[in-house]
Amino acid sequence: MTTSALLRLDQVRVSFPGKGWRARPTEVLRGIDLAVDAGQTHGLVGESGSGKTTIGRAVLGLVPVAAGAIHLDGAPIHGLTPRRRRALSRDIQVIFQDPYTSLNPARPVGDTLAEPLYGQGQRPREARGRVAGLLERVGLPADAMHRLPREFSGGQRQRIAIARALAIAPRLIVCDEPVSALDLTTQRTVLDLLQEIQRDTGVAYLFISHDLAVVRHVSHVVSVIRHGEIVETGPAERVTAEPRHPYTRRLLLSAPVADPERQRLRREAYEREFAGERG
Ligand SMILES: Nc1ncnc2c1ncn2[C@@H]1O[C@H](COP(=O)(O)OP(=O)(O)OP(=O)(O)O)[C@@H](O)[C@H]1O
Repeated sequence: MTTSALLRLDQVRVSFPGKGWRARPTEVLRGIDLAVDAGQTHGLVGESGSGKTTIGRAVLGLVPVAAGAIHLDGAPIHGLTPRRRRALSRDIQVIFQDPYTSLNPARPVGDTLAEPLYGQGQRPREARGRVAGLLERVGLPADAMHRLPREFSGGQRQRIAIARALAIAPRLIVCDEPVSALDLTTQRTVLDLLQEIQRDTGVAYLFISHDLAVVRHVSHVVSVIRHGEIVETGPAERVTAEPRHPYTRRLLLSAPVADPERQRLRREAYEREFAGERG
């Protein structure tokens, strides 16, 4: 772990209240250390329920951190006031798993993409030009801005979600299972697009997935999480070719499948909260 990391988590702990009046809180993250370097992809892999999404939500300021610290470029980003958190959302964006529900179905794509630009004080003409440029960047025609999300395929919608995340040039994007809902060929093209964008813009990704094959494809560094603890971190090639921890070896053999119901609940929670933050 380098000291100059763009994003850094040190001994981060997160607990959720237990169910029932006598239940004890459950510790979901149990001392997470993790660093994402500028312009790099840090893949986070683990089975369903291991705590991957909770790490993403902690980075986005959506869950309270009970202990430890999260820094972006050396500045603490946990426990911020809502105003400072909104300022932070310019630097950190998120791409969700499900392209079918992460876009507002009633709004033309151009309006969705322009919203964060208006938030930055851009004028309509300027914002329209930027939206056309974003659409071109993700491989969609400029007239896509006039159409509704339902007129696009899953892969195209994920491109729109990527364009939205890029709109205000963030430094870090939390990608939470961004290709899990797509077929294999479309997965590949969307992953290639994310990598191209990284090469062009220097954006960093915290890339969350249950699928080690996907994580290996895009990541520079991989961390393996189990029961709220990182069991192994290292260069993607080393971790996947010569896993040191027995759990990583098991993950490589078992290729776990994400639970669709949990994925849906997680996505809804994210959208609710992050939309609130952005609004
Ligand atoms: N708001 C919450 N309240 C209570 N428990 C929660 C909450 N959010 C998550 N959990 C619990 O925290 C644990 C980790 O959940 P998390 O969603 O981070 O796992 P994950 O690795 O992303 O799994 P998946 O890939 O299935 O989404 C789970 O046991 C989950 O039930």
